[in-house]
Amino acid sequence: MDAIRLSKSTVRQNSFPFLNSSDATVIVGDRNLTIEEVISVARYGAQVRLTDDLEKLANVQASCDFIHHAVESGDPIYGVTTGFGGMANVVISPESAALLQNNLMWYHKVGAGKKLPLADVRAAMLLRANSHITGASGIRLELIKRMLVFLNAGVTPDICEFGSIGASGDLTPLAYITGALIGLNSSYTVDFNGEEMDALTALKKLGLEPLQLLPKEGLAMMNGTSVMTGIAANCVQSTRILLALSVATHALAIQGLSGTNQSFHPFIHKLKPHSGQVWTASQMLDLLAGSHLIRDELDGSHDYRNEHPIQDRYSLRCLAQYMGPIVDGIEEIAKQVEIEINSVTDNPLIDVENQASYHGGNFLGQYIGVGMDRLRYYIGMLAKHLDVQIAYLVAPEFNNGLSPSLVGNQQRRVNMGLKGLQITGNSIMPLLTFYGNSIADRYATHAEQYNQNINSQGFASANLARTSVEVFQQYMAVALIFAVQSVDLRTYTIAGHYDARTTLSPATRDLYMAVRNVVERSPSEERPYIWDDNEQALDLHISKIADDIAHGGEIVTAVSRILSSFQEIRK
Ligand SMILES: N[C@@H](Cc1cccc(F)c1)C(=O)O
Repeated sequence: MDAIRLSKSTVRQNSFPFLNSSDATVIVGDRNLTIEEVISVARYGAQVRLTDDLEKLANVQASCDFIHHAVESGDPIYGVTTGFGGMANVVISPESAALLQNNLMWYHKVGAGKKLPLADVRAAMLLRANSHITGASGIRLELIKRMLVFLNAGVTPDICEFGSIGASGDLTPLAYITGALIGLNSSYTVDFNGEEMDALTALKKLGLEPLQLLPKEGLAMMNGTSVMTGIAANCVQSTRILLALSVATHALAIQGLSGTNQSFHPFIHKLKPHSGQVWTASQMLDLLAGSHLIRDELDGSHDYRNEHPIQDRYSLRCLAQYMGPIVDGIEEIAKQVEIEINSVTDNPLIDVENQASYHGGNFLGQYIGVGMDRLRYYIGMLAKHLDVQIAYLVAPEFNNGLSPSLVGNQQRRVNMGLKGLQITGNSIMPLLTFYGNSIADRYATHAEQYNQNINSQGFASANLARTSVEVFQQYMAVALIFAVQSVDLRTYTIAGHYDARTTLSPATRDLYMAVRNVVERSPSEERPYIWDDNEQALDLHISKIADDIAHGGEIVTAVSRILSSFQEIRK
């Protein structure tokens, strides 16, 4: 199979480019998938293959055989020999059992709104295959394999952003994947390596024939949480990156403010040992070690500082205590998303060993609904803290001797520095805290004749989380501009020149340089990052930095050590 080719220009707005940069192959069915593996397939085009485990593969077939016998003998099984949901009292004859499944795709072709990003749909297909390979769903191997063919060839069904209440899982979004996989009709469309086409044409290009669903297969494909969970996996990974960047940006701001490292002394955190707090404090110690800009007071020293308080204000001094629950919370969400990734989420479920089937509700996306609510809440909290740090940096009353609004050239009296940029930040931060509102607790909906009378809103919650992540990437760009300018100005007060490479801690230098590279402004002794207002269009700098963050560029690489140590804390 040719390497998949989904160039940046062909990727839907707001989605990741598929760089095909991953050489790894992800195997479905051997063991649990991690969020990182899902990302490697969803964003970077890693190839996927099925397990060779013959017992697993035989189980999949055995679940199909179970359904076949049940239909032949007219056994009452929900959604196989009955109608769906609130119409589960309708008896379906063996002759109509296949038609029932194919019809399902028609009456769920009801999506509305924009198309989902490719990375989210790719994650969803991988998760659906991963769920089905367990052999509890009564779906043919051929259909599971087809999802992998689509993934490996870069064929991505179009799914709309509205249509799921996350109750019977993502019925309508998954109907779009299923309809495209089987080529139900030309109204199902796909992105084929950047080219939009109908599903029938896509199947032909892949050398595949349209398929008719067999009993249970429509339900198996559509009853499940795979789309919201795919979105959630992408959001968790992006949020981890933004968390690592937040921590590093705080480390720059502390250096800009000439803060102390004493607040991160292990003695303090040993006495209140929440894991996220301890992790944050130890990260800050690493990030500040060797800095010429901070007050190095790890030995317990503290001197009077004339008009300045002897200890730092809370946004610096309580940083570890503030970040702690956010760090722990994001990792808890990640764990739950990983359980959901490796779950079987349809209904009914087939117990091949005991030749039984059970009616239940694993498709309810409550873990994702609540988890994505919490993720957005934590993103809002991270933004609030950065906003406070920015306000601290620009206020000459508090910033320990930096210029007002971090003006570079104070001789030019018309310079207003980062005053406008602060307002941009202020325009974004409240949105992020607003997105932190929950949706899982709203709207009972009573959908589908009261069958789905409770729901998770997991799909909506995950879509909102994606928005929140994207907005936070813009906000992070703003915060980084402040942080970089502040360390240049602080370097001048301490070393008499503006080149912060010589004064910053070694652990923050990479991030500083990454930002300078991305905005194409090399450090120099003569001038800080921003000198005169009319020398740069800062909106272009924001978009370059945000773009680099969104696409996992140089700025993200600069915090990779923090990112991997964060992932360590769950082990
Ligand atoms: N399968 C759901 C309800 C449902 C309704 C409609 C379509 C469908 F695939 C599923 C249940 O177990 O109650």
